Amino acid sequence: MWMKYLKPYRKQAIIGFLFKLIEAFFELIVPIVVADIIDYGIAAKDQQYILHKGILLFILAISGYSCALVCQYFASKTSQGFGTYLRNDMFKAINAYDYENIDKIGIPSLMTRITNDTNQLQLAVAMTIRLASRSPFLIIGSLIMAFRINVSMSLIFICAAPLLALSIYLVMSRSLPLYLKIQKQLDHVSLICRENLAGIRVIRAFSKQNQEKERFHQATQKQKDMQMRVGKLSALLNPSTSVIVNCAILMILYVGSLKVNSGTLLQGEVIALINYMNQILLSMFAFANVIVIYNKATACYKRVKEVLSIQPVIQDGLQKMDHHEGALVTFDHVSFSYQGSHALSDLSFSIEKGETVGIIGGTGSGKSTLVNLIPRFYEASQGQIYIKDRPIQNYSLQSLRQMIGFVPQQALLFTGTIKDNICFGKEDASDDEIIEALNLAQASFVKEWKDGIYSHITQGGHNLSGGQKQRLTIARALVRNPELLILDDSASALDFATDAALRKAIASLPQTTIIVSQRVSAIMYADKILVLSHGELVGIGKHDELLENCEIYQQIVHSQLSKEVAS
Ligand SMILES: Nc1ncnc2c1ncn2[C@@H]1O[C@H](COP(=O)(O)OP(=O)(O)OP(=O)(O)O)[C@@H](O)[C@H]1O
Repeated sequence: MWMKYLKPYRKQAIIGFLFKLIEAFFELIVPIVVADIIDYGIAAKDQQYILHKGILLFILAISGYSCALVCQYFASKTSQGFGTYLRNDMFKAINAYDYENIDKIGIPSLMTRITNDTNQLQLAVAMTIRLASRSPFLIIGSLIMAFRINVSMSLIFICAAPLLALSIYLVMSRSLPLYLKIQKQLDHVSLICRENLAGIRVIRAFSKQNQEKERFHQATQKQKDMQMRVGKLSALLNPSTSVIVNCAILMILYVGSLKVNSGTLLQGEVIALINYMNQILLSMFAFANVIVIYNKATACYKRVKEVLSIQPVIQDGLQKMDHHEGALVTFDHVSFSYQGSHALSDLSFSIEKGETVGIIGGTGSGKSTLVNLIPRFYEASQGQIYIKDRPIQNYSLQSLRQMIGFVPQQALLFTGTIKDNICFGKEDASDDEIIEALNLAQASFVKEWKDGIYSHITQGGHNLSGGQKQRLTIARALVRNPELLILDDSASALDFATDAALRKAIASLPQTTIIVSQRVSAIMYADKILVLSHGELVGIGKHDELLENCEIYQQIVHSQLSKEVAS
């Protein structure tokens, strides 16, 4: 998977990688030049030699710095490009999800995956270019340089390097699992944060601020404790590696001084060996850092991969919607379950073109589930749905959804103007068409506003009342003049007078309409009423017929309407 997203940036990645190696190469030369200054320049008091070597050091520093900058530039280009490509692909994949896929992972988790997890992978790519090759190169290079300076002195390196690696490994192997736990805990903290911000009104309405503060405090406290544990473990790293490095330096000084006295080693070479020892230590630290980043990235990689690998259950058809007389929607022994949890059983009915159909039933009886099957938000588990006498799967999703004006239960609007939101239903809707849809949806309140249809809607439509939001979502569906209008309990926040006016306006339209409602008054004049109870169709017919022969309908009616209205 990685390679697909890195492929367009292969050149940049290789350039960054090579420049980092060149920089590391310059770094390896520096101790040798310093050694030469001490052994030949200072020893012989040759100022010219010192100046030349000084200039060489300066050039090495500038070149190293330039190489680091070039590497940084290309590493950023690669990692940012990789991240953008990956995020776009994830966004595309999520957009193709059906409702079942979204239910499976959950929206908060999808958000963390597309933001935090991709950032972590982006960081891993940048670090691979910047550090993954540099550190081993410097460690091996320093060992070779020590070997070149003096074979017997390099034995000190050969003993010290594995000890250093071992102490880093011991600390890392204990702290790495904690890093992963911290990552998970961070997810939990952001989940609480998100829930609190989204539900701030509910929390205040129920005076739950103190409980929520406590919940947040507990989550952050747990995270702090884990961070402290990792901190304590990491704190062990410095003393242990310092002891090893300083012992090695002492050995270099002791054995080196003996060799200097016997004339087999120069003073500058001793300094170079000490520098190489320090370089090994720093490179090992950097490498350990890369391993931490890799481990975090591995966890994120799995989560990102899952998002990309999920295949929508609902497959697109090819057929376009055409003109057809007769039944518009037919349910033939349709059943549906949410991941094993049964919601609808064996529904059979049909809706003729131009009919107004009401769906009523208690809470959780399956009304929304039923209407969600028509635009194929979910796929029926058993049975077959026909649209215009053809299996629903034959139609392209675009064509199927284009013929439906769907008003969901939850009135959701987007940031932008009222016009932007209404045009969601029909991209090229003119101002007149928008105003007509608003009038039909009883949303003429917009006309009284200073900016009319250009009035701004804040995020989530928070500057509107529940009823206003509902009417705008109805207008959004009406503007496309759909063949089938589905209103899923979408007038629940309207007062009775507005609700009645809305029903009257919708009844005057020629299209087929499905009205889901808990209110009998909203559906009693429908051509056909479907009564649901526990996912079963327990009654079908007109208001009067159902009053005669459907016990559940009778109960609903008697619990809501006065005797005069019901009879
Ligand atoms: N996304 C989902 N995942 C799992 N179960 C679900 C999901 N949506 C609904 N259900 C379950 O399916 C059943 C039918 O729910 P549905 O929303 O269709 O009922 P409803 O009649 O529209 O209810 P209401 O009038 O309260 O909106 C309920 O038991 C509900 O818990």
